[in-house]
Amino acid sequence: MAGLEGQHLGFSVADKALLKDVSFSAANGEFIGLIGPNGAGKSTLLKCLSGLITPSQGDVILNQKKLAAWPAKARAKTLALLAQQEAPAWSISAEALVALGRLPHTGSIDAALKVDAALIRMALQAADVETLAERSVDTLSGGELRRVQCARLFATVADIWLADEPIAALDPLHQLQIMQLLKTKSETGLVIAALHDLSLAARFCDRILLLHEGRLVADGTPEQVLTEKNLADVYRIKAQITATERGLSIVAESAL
Ligand SMILES: Nc1ncnc2c1ncn2[C@@H]1O[C@H](COP(=O)(O)OP(=O)(O)OP(=O)(O)O)[C@@H](O)[C@H]1O
Repeated sequence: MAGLEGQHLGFSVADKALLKDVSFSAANGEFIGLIGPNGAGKSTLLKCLSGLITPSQGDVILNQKKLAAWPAKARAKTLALLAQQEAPAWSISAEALVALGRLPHTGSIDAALKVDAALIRMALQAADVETLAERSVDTLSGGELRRVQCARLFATVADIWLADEPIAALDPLHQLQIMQLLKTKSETGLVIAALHDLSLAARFCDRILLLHEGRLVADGTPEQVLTEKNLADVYRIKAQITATERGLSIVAESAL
């Protein structure tokens, strides 16, 4: 059973602490929304959890073993990160970018395109970018590129997906589609996604982690975490929170 744990995680740059004593544990079957205002530390936490950066304090535990002790390839097969900013470094096709998600398994894009063609096609379909497969990624719109990057994440088929603002650039239809896909993934795996849309987080996620100034200040169900008080204290907004049959609807009414 896949599981990911943060034990007293801290991360500092120079003298500035970006993460402070963050602890939680998560397992297969959970779709966790990681929320908090700009600069709260969401991306920093996801980078620590994925091994992209090494925490200054504490440990990340992946499947009962310290993340640092995992061989890189085995780790990449188990856990995949969709980073917040993934500007394509060179002109490759959308299909080749998705094939990058198979690198831990195949070792090269060309091999992935041959061996994993069906899987790559499925990932492109899931993100509704199949018609863009041949396009060079540097010609795509912001939302199209993000969906291709989501397809790369899907193609990894890793047990654990960490996604940093997967839907921020997407139109409402594709936001719903990608959130549903992440939800479906979490039925057998673990998904942690940094999100700014609080209503979609409330509707799709089972659990919410609220970060504020580098600290984990709330961890619970959407109803437990997305309260008027928490939104006032952390986001400095007066929010109208309405219970609907599809979960909480949250509207930022005014600044406090
Ligand atoms: N290398 C760095 N040097 C100095 N400060 C940094 C560095 N990296 C991140 N920070 C700061 O750390 C804080 C947390 O950044 P982080 O990207 O984790 O926030 P976030 O919650 O993901 O924000 P957003 O919602 O805006 O994406 C921010 O104030 C950011 O400016």
